Amino acid sequence: MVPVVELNDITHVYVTDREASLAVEGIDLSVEPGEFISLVGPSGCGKTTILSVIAGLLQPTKGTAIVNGKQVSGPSPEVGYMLQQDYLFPWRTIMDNALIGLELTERLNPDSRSEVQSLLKEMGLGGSGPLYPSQLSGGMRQRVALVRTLATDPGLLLLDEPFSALDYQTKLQLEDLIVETLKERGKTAILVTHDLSEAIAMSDRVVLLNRNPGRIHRMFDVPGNIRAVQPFYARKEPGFNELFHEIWGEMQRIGKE
Ligand SMILES: Nc1ncnc2c1ncn2[C@@H]1O[C@H](COP(=O)(O)OP(=O)(O)OP(=O)(O)O)[C@@H](O)[C@H]1O
Repeated sequence: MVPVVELNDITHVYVTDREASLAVEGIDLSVEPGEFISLVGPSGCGKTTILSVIAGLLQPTKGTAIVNGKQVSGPSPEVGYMLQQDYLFPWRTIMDNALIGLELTERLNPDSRSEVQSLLKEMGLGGSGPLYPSQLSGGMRQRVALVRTLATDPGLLLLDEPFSALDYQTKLQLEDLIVETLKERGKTAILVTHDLSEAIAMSDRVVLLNRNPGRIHRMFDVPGNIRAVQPFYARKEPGFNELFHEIWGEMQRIGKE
């Protein structure tokens, strides 16, 4: 199987007026079709830098990033990006916000509205099309952001802390919704999160990074029984706490290095 993502020896140095800082070094990572992986690690270890390289928003100083067999040279409609903030335009209706990715990539067609309407319905937002973002709760707005991302049908989704601005209950609901939606569609996903329990509950594999500079410290496969159930129930599965403590212990060690 051709991996969806292949990072080969990625190193990135941010150069500012005053200094050059080595953010990540020697990152080798391969993500298989349909796989859901999480990147975890201390603040500043380069998680967002890695996503930006995969998204084609950042040209790495060294190394190559390959997505769907092609070297990344800029943003591509094959890759969807979902962020902590929903970035909905307040002056556009929910329907028009959800259509924006198709509009920008010049792929609007006569069926687009009804396709987006079915996606909104699937996310429990069937009646929200004519409303404006200010009329929706934070969780609803983040679901609209998911619809907007899915509307362009990217094979790979990059999720950069998409739940961190939400209350705990909404976050748990969205975790389930996203995993279910992506699994059903056979999408590949890379999640960046500070919440280790969320990483284990949602993923097939957890990638732990260390910092100064950011390197891959260790990868952890999530056992099948945990992956087989929704994230909410995953937390109650045998082996979940053991894996949590194992990764947590490594994180503590990294923090002291
Ligand atoms: N535009 C930039 N210019 C200079 N340095 C940067 C820039 N963006 C990130 N950095 C630095 O690169 C390193 C990695 O940053 P990055 O945001 O990728 O880490 P992160 O793991 O996503 O952090 P966090 O968990 O806090 O969101 C940090 O030391 C950060 O200060």
